[in-house]
Amino acid sequence: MILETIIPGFSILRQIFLNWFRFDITSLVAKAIFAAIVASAGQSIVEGIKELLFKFCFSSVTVPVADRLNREVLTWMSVHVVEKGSRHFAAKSSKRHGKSYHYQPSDFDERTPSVRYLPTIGAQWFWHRGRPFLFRQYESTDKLRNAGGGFEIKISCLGRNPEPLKRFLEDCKIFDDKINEGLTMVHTKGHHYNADCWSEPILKSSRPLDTVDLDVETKQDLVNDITEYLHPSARRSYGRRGIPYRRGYLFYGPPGTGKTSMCLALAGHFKLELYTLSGYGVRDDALAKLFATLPPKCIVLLEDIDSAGVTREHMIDEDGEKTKNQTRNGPPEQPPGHPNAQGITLSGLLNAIDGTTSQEGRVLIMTSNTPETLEPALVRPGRIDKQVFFGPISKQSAENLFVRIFSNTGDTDTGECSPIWLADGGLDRQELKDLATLFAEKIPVGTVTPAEVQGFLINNRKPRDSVAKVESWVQSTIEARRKRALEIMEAKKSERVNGSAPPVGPDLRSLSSQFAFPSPMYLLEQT
Ligand SMILES: Nc1ncnc2c1ncn2[C@@H]1O[C@H](COP(=O)(O)OP(=O)(O)OP(=O)(O)O)[C@@H](O)[C@H]1O
Repeated sequence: MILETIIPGFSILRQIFLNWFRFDITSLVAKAIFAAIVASAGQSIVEGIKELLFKFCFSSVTVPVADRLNREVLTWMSVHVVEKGSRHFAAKSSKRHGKSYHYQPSDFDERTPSVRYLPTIGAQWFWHRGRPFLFRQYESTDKLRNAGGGFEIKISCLGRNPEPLKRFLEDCKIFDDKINEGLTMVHTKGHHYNADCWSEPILKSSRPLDTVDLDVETKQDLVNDITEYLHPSARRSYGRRGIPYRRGYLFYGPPGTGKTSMCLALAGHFKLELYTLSGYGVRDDALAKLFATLPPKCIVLLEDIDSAGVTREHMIDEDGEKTKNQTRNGPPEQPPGHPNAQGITLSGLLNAIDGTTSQEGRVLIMTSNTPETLEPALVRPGRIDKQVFFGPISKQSAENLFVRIFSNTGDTDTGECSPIWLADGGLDRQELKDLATLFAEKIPVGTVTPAEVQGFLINNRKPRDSVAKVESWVQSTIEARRKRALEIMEAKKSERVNGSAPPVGPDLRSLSSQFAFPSPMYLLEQT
């Protein structure tokens, strides 16, 4: 009867065995079931005792997926345990995936293999400072925090004192800082399970601040300002005065004048991770989540904020009618279904920047080519505390750039200049300086950007030749720009005639007045 309940159809089976083999299977099946019950209960009891013993004799720490410490532990494990002789491990191609914990400075040397070895899922014992530790990696159940992928880590050590665990984590951090010296971590927008999240960091060589040319006082002022803001006591003093602990900067100027380079250099100088957004194919809720998941100290770069397509949703016109998605700046409205069709709105952006869920402690930098087209609300004090202008190359910057590009130091391990720059047979320091002064004098103020000069020097490679050709190059660059501006102007004019021009166009007059560059819109206004 009981067996019939456990195994439906048992009585029929029993009858078949009785008729065919004259054998009653009841006692055999009952014994088998009893043995299975005892075995499974025994396993649970053993597991329970093991768990209890583990809890009693070991200390443990869990490192969440999205935390920087997670990568630091993996890096330590990779170098100290896996690469020293693990038999079971995961291998990843560091260069292809660009994940930070696979990178090491040697990765930049093309001769070294680009494969990194990492601990695999599961448990692994290792020794640290004379103690046994257990490393375990498993899939996180918190799907929201695990949006960027990866595994949760649990480290345990023998003994009820958690101090060795803390020391281990501290050592992982110190080790990671050491191998990442001279590198800056840059995060961009990534995707995981269809959700927007910050990508795993890509490591970039830190750019020294003195390789970004900017007016000396402006640069010093900017660096001082950020230094004061990042001072350990600053957070508390902001709090005591009831001021949100945030600082925002607007870097503006024409393309190729060093805005992005300065952000990278600042991140390296202050040893902060850089979180950068450009392209803006995100919705308000995703942007808010990205800002909410920033670490407490970092630099956030919103590149080309004027092209973010920020819309003012449901503006009320004079007749009380709702006019949908009026665009003040950025590209024209996208048709429904376009990936940007439901991009960020102005209120969404403002909310992400300083809403209640937005992280405090970050340095926010927005860059723009056309600052006068930005919404006043976006750049008001409190959101943008300082505006820094990046302009065309100055004489001093041109000189610096020339010396930097042709100087004869440190390209190779032997301290020599790389052969690609030696086409002139090498120059001594004074000769180089004199040539640089000559070169800079031949560039009229306000005509070309640092990026253009850099491109010219790199293409030319020969210092003397560059000096000889620079004047004609500047003229042809100005001429090409003027031609392009006239073409755009003609196109705009015909758009106006056909009635397809946007109602409000970017007003570049203020920038044009600071440059010899003729801005297309400026020329258009003049006609
Ligand atoms: N002020 C500068 N000092 C040193 N290098 C510069 C400077 N400006 C531009 N460059 C060089 O020009 C290239 C482009 O610079 P960068 O991307 O920083 O310009 P940008 O102002 O951010 O341009 P965009 O507005 O198009 O984003 C880089 O390789 C950088 O090294």
